[in-house]
This record gives sequence, structure tokens and C-alpha cells, in this order.
Amino acid sequence: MRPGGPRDPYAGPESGPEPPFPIKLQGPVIKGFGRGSKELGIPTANIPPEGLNAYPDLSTGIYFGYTALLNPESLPFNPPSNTNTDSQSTSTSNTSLSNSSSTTFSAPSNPTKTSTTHPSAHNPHPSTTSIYPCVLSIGYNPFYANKTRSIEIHVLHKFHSDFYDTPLNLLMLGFIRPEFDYVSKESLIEDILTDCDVARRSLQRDAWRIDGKTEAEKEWEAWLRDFKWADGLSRQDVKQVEEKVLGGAGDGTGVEG
Ligand SMILES: Cc1cc2nc3c(=O)[nH]c(=O)nc-3n(C[C@H](O)[C@H](O)[C@H](O)COP(=O)(O)O)c2cc1C
Ligand SMILES: Nc1ncnc2c1ncn2[C@@H]1O[C@H](COP(=O)(O)OP(=O)(O)O)[C@@H](O)[C@H]1O
Repeated sequence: MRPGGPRDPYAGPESGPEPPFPIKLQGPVIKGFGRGSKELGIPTANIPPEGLNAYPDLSTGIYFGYTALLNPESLPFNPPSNTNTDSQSTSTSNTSLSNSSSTTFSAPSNPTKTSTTHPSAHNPHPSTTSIYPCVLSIGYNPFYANKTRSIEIHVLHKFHSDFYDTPLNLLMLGFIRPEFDYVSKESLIEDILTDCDVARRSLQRDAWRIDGKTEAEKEWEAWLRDFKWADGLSRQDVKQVEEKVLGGAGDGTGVEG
């Protein structure tokens, strides 16, 4: 149950992200249980949780940061999506990157390559890779009592279509709160909307924006725009990961792609 009382309007120190942040995760957007849009009105793009293995001490909870999507129009199997760039201008002067590490999504072994292989995922159009602020949940969604851990990213941008299978880079910069169970769906929604406000507000501070003013933030941006890991990733690879993640997870209501 969530403790009562007002929420802190900001997360993380004014001086910028502190270790263990930034934490970097990557993966294609996979299906979840379909509740985010339908039940909560807050869609969350899930990525495979295996990247978390590199962070055994990371608490479950609600985090915030930036996410980049490889231009969905470059994917042959995805419908065109809104590609407006919503980059935030930021300075990250006090950020140390020395403790950061990156965990790369690895496609299932022996994937069958098909004509759906990303033809040009090696960041061929950097200007069309969009960066957005985001808020995310890492954990078991106690309100829904999931059985396996998931990474669920709500991108703070309005899209006009889904972007399943799209390669996504996630730069986590800070922790907002632990996961809670709730007395009602409405109170869960209310808290998530507050998380969105906290994330937006927190990322607008000088040391949290990305506007290329410091070496640290240039590195953040370069990493966010680097999709070399998605070279050769096929839709079939993504389906295999989805089956693995959804197969034994949650309450059995997982949706099939
Ligand atoms: C910012 C944010 C905060 C969240 N906080 C909680 C939480 O405290 N407790 C919880 O059970 N689920 C929490 N969730 C997870 C939602 O319940 C989850 O996104 C929803 O079940 C959709 O899941 P799906 O993608 O599998 O459909 C949070 C999600 C987001 C994006
Ligand atoms: N602002 C957004 N943030 C995250 N995902 C979004 C957003 N807008 C559209 N989507 C799409 O919605 C999907 C998530 O919807 P959701 O109902 O949570 O289903 P699922 O349980 O399959 O994740 C994402 O995978 C993505 O394709």
C-alpha cells in the first residue's frame, strides 16, 4: 500500500544523476499483457528484462530518464509512426559516466533470418532517431501480481501508432519511488500520472537536460542514438523473446503478437 502524504515534486539531486546512474539498457519493444493502454490509459513499451542481470542489486521501483527509438519507418514490418523529435535541451555538468555500464540485448541463438531483418539498423539516419523523456517501472507490478520482472517504459510523448519490435535504447538517470500495491486502479493511475510530472520536472533541471553542452551529455546522446546492437535483428528474434517473457509470466492473460 502506498504511504499517505504529498509526493516530492522532484526526484534525484539538483546536481545531476549520481551512481549507479546512468544505467543503460537496450532491446526491441516486446508485448506485455496489454493492460497499459486498455486498463490504465497509459501505454508502456516493454523491453526484455534480461539486461537487468547485470544489475543484481538494482531495486524494483519507478525510474526516469531518456529513451531513444530507432526511426520506426526504417523497419519493414512496422507501420509508419510519428517520428517527431522531442529532444530536450539539457546540461549535465556534474554527471559522472564512470560508473555507468551498458547491457546489450542479445537475440536468441540461431535466430532464423528472414526478409524482415532490419535492413539499415546501423544508425544510418541519426537525425531520425528520436530521443524522448520517459518514466518506467521495473518490477512485478504488485497491483497485478506478475510472476516475472518486467521493464515497462512510458514515453512522455504522444504517438499515433504502436511501435512494437522497434529497437529502443533506455538511459535511466534516477529513481522516483518503490512499486506499491494499490486499493484501486484509479489510485495506481493517479500515482503514475504524478510520476510523469515528477520525471518531466526533474529532467528540465540544468544538470539533467540533454543539450550537448557537456561531454557527459554528449556521451548520453551518442549512446542513445547508437543502434549498432540492432543490426540484423529480425521480427522472428523479437517473437522468440516475447514468447519466453510472456510464456510463464503474469496471470496467463498474455497477448500473442
Ligand atoms: C511510471 C509507472 C509507475 C508504475 N507504478 C506501479 C506500481 O506502483 N505498482 C504496480 O503494480 N504497477 C505499477 N506500474 C506498472 C503498471 O501496472 C503496468 O505498466 C501495467 O500493468 C501495464 O502492464 P503491461 O505493459 O503488461 O500491459 C507502473 C508503471 C509505470 C509506467
Ligand atoms: N507514449 C507511449 N509510451 C509507451 N508505449 C507507447 C506509447 N504510445 C504508444 N505506445 C505503444 O503502446 C504499446 C504498449 O501498450 P500496452 O497497452 O501497455 O501493451 P503491452 O502490454 O503490450 O505493453 C507499446 O509497446 C508501444 O508500441
